[in-house]
Amino acid sequence: MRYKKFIQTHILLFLTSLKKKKKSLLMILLDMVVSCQSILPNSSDIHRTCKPTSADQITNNKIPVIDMLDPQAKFLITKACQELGFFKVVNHGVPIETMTKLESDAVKFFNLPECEKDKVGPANPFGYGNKRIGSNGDVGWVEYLLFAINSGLVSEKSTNIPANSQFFWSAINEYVTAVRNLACVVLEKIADGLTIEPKNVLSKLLRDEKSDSCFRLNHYPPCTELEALSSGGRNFIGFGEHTDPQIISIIRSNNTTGLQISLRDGAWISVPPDQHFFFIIVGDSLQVMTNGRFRSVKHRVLANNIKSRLSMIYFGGPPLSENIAPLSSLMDEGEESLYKEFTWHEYKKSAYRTRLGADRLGLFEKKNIPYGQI
Ligand SMILES: C=C1C[C@]23C[C@@]1(O)CC[C@H]2[C@@]12CC[C@H](O)[C@@](C)(C(=O)O1)[C@H]2[C@@H]3C(=O)O
Ligand SMILES: O=C(O)CCC(=O)C(=O)O
Ligand SMILES: [Fe+2]
Repeated sequence: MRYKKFIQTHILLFLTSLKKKKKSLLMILLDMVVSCQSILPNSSDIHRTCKPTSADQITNNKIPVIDMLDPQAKFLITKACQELGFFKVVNHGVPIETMTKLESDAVKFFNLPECEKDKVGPANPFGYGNKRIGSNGDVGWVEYLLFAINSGLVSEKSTNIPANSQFFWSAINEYVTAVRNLACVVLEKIADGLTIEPKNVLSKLLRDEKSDSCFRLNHYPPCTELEALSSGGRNFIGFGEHTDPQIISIIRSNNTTGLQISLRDGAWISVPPDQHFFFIIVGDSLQVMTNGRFRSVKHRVLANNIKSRLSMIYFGGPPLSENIAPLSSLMDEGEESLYKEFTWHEYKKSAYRTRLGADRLGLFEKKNIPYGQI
C-alpha cells in the first residue's frame, strides 16, 4: 500500500510539470496503473502465511546469469553456488521445442476433468497430487505430477498413466534426457571451478543407472483474492518454503511469476520467469558434498491471481547407497566434516518424514550433537 501511494504521488508530481496534451495521455496511463493495482495482490495478502520480508521485489540483478559458452562459466557458477545457491543458465543447448512440446502435453493433462486426473493419483509420493504436498500435512495452491526416474528415463510404473497414453512419455523422456545432460555439464563445471578431480566426481552420480532422481510437473492455477480469502489465505502459497534434498534441481517454467528465493539475510526475492532458460538450485546433498561451501537455497512459489504457472523440475539425486559426505579432494588439510555420516537413502527417508519447511539438514549437522557425544 505504501508503495502504491508513493508511486501515485510521484507520477502526479511529474504530471503537473507537463504540457496539457502529454498530460492527458499520462493521466490515462495512471488510471490503468491504478485499476491494475486493484486486481493485483497486496503484499500484505501474500505474506499472510509467510515471514514478512525486508525486500520483496521482482529482481533480475541479484540473480547471476551464466552463459554456458562463456570460458569463465565454471568460476561464475561456483561463485553463484557459494553466494546464493541459485542461478540462471543461458546458451544451455536444450532445444526450445523440447520444452514447449512437454509444456503443451502438461497443459492438456492439467485441463482434464478432475475425475480423470484423479485416476493417476493420489501422489504417494509419485503420481497426481492436488493441494497436498508430501505426506506430512503440507498444502499449497498447486496440482502436480511427480515421476520417479529409473535408468535415466521416467518410470511409467511410478504413476498410473497408461503406457499408451496420448500424453507425455516421449515428450517427458526427451526433456528429462536433455536436462539431465545439462545438470551433468553444470556439475562438471562445478568440479572444474572447484579444481577437484576427477571432473565427473559429481556428474557420474546422476549418470549412474541407479541414480535416484525424480521429475515433477507443477501447475499453479490462478488464485483469485476471493479464493485466497475463503481459504483463510492458506492456499495463497503455491508451494511453501523449502530446500530440495537432492544434489541439484533444474527448473523451467512458463512466463508466469511466482518463484521466490531466500537471500542469506532472510529476505525473499522474486525470480523473473523466463520460459527460454533454466534456473538451477543447489540441493542439500551438494551443500554437504562441498562441506557447506555451497548453499542449498530456500525457495517457494506464490500463486498468481491472474495467470497459471506451469513449471517442470528435474531433481538430480545419487544412487540410494551413495554416501553423502564432503568430497575428499575438496577438503583442506585438517578440515573436518560439518555433517554426520549418512547415505542418500538415510537422508531421503528422514527428509520425507519432515514437513516442507523443516530444517532437514539440521538433523545431520554435527553441531546438533549434544556436547561430549561426538
Ligand atoms: C513435504 C514434503 C514434500 C517432499 C517430501 C517432504 O516430506 C519434504 C521434502 C519435499 C520435497 C521438496 C523437493 C521436491 O519437490 C520433492 C519431490 C523432494 O524430493 O523433496 C518434495 C517431496 C514431495 O513432494 O513428495
Ligand atoms: O514450481 C516451481 O517453480 C518450484 C517448485 C519446487 O520448488 C519444487 O517442486 O520442489
Ligand atoms: Fe523445490
